[in-house]
Amino acid sequence: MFQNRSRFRSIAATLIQRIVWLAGGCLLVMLVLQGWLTFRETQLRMDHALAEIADNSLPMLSVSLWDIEPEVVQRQVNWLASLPEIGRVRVLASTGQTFEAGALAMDLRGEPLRTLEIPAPQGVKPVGRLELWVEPGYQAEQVLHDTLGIVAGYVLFTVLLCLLVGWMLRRDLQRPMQQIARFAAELKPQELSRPLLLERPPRDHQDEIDLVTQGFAQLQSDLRSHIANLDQMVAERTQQLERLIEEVHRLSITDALTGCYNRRVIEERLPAEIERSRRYARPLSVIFVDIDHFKTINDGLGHAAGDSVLRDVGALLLGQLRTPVDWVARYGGEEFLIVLPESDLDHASRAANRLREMIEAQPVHVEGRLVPMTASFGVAQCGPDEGVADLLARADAMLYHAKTEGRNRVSVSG
Ligand SMILES: Nc1nc2c(ncn2[C@@H]2O[C@H](COP(=O)(O)OP(=O)(O)OP(=O)(O)O)[C@@H](O)[C@H]2O)c(=O)[nH]1
Repeated sequence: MFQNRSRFRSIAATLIQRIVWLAGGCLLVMLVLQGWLTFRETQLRMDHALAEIADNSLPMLSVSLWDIEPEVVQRQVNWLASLPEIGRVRVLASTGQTFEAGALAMDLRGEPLRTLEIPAPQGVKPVGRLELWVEPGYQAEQVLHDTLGIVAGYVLFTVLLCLLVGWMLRRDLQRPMQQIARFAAELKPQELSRPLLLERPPRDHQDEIDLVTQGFAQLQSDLRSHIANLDQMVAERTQQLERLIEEVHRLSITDALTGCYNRRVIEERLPAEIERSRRYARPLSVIFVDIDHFKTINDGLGHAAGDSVLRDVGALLLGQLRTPVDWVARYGGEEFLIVLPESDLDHASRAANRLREMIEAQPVHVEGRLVPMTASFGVAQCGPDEGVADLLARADAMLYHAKTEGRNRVSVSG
C-alpha cells in the first residue's frame, strides 16, 4: 500500500511519545521544586509547632516541678513525646531528677532541637531544663508524602491527557488519513469521478481533513478535464496523422505532373486485376495511349509547354473514365496506360476511339496559342492464360502498329 518503505509510525504515537517525554521532564523539575518547597515548609511548621509546645508546656512543668509532683511531670513529658513532630523529650529538674520519654535509643550526644530553661512560678531561678528532639523521620515523611501526592496527580493527569489526545487523533486524524491513503492507492484513471467519502462523526465546522478532501476532489476534477483534453488532442493528432498517411500514400502512387497513377500502381495493381478477371471469368482490356509527335511540341515550344500538354491529356483521360472501376496510369514519357476491368475488346476499342476523337477535337492551350493534338491507341483484351507482360506487349505492339499506320488511330489486337 505504501510505496515509501521507511519505518511507519503514526502521528498519534509520535505525539504521545513527545507528550510523555515532556511530562517526564516537567515531573522531574516539579519534584525538585516541590521537594524543596515542602522541605522548607515542613521546617517552618515544625519550628512553629515546637515553639508553641514549649511555650504552652513550660508554665505547667514549672508548677509541677515546683510542687514536686514527679508523676505529673512525667505525664507531661509523655504527652509531649506523643506529638508526631517530637522524637524524644527530657526534663532535667534542678533537684537532679530526670524525666524522659520518646525514642530513648536516640543519640543524646547530638544537639537537641530546643533547650529551654523552666522558670520557677514566682522566682527567677529556673527549676529545671526542657530538652526536645525532633522525630528524625518526620520531616522526610512529610516531604515524601506531599511530593508523592503531587506526582500521583501529575501522572494521572498525563495519562488522561495522553488517552484523550490519542483518542482524538485516532478519530479525527489517523482514521481519515488512512481512508484517504487507501482511496488514493486504489483510485484508477477510469474511476476519477468516484468521490472521496470519509466515515467521520458529524461536525459543525470544517477542519484540515475537509480541506484535504476538497483538494482531492479538485485534483480529480482537474485530472478528469486534463485527460479529456488529452483524449481530444490524441484524437485530433490521430486524424491529422491519418490524413498525412493518406496523402503520403496518394503521392506515392500518383504521377506528380498529370495526376494519373504512376508506374508503381501498374506493377502492383494490374496483376491483381488480371487475376480477378480470370477467377470470375470477366473480361479485362488495356489501352496504350501515346501523344503523336510530342517531341516536336517539346522542341518547338519548350519543355514547360510539353508538361502543360501532358497535364491536359492526363486530365482529359481521367475525366472520361468510369471511375472507380477503370483507371489510368502514366506509363512513361508521353505514354499512358488505361486499364478497363469488365470491358471486352469491343467496348475497349470504342472507348479508345472516343478518346482519340476527343483529343483530336480539343487543341491544347499553350502560352496563348492553340496547339492541335492527336494521339495513337493500342488496344488488347487479356487472354485466358495471359500474364501482365504478354498483355502489355500485345497492346504495345498495337500502339506501334497505329504509329506506323500514320498515327491518330486506334489499333486493336485481334
Ligand atoms: N515536357 C516533357 N517531355 C517529356 C517528358 N517525358 C518525356 N518527354 C519527351 O517526350 C518526347 C518523346 O519523343 P518521342 O519518343 O520521339 O515521341 P514523339 O515525338 O511523340 O513521336 P511519336 O511518339 O513517334 O509520335 C521526348 O522529347 C522526351 O524528352 C515529360 O515529362 N515532360
